[in-house]
Amino acid sequence: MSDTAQIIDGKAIAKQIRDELAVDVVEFIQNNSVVPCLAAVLVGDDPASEVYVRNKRRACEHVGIDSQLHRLPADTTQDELLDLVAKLNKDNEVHGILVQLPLPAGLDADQILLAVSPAKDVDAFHPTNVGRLVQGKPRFLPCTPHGVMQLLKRTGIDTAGQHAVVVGRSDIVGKPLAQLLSARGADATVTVCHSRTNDLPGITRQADILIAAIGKPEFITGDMIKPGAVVIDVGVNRTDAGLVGDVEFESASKVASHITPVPGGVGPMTIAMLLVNTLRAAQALEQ
Ligand SMILES: Nc1nc(=O)c2c([nH]1)NC[C@@H]1CN(c3ccc(C(=O)N[C@@H](CCC(=O)O)C(=O)O)cc3)C=[N+]21
Repeated sequence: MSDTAQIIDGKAIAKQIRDELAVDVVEFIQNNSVVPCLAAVLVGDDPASEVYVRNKRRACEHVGIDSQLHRLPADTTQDELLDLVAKLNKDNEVHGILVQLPLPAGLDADQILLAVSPAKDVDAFHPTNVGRLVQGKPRFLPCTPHGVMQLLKRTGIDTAGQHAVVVGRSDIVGKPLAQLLSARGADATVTVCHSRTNDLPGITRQADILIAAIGKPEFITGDMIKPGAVVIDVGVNRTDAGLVGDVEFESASKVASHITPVPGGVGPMTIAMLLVNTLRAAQALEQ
């Protein structure tokens, strides 16, 4: 066993996916005389959201997908936001709709996500799309969990029969990732841990594949990892020291066989999978 993990290059794998997608986008445009289009809705002026939305627009450009940015002020009312979503649902030029989260306090995100047409819901946050995923008949795969599965697949890591431990139970990452890992075809055995789990290190040390999606900077340390495990860090924490993950990279990379860095790991994959979903939405809507 080596004492330095192989670093999984999410940036490179995301580029590979975007390059493949660009070819499919050209073919789609030729066949349909329509350019796939993603509409992003940004309410307020959260600086982190500004960065993500800018990255998403640039990524769209790179693969030949049109993007629209709809900016609304922080004091936008629920009805104003619902009106915009209704307009985008009806707009035949728009194939994908993304309402950037978190929304400013006072807005009811659940009601907004419910209003997005499931056929245009490229985040796969609508309850219909969540239900379809759980039933094994997904229309869109949620971007971050799908990005994690692609990282594993394209690094040659077979999940079948492996013990995957997911730390974190969010609607956006932990819950759907547990579904994807245990689905037929992926065939992992999944344990979901959270803030109330007893003896968390005792469980994380049983993981062949450890997914950190807790939202606490550098929470997972090397002593919580089984030697040779694959470690996927979904954390995005802005600290005084810069952007850090949920894994303490230095100690973890001495124990793991493979590890994703932050930045340059899961983040770029999330955006690549959003583009994949936008083409998929366009294909389904234009057929
Ligand atoms: N409706 C909605 N859908 C989302 O998918 C969504 C969202 N709201 N709200 C916020 C989270 C977070 N998220 C990230 C996307 C890209 C990077 C990313 O590209 N990260 C770069 C670094 C970027 C930087 O330097 O800040 C990296 O890890 O290398 C990170 C985080 C999408 N989210």
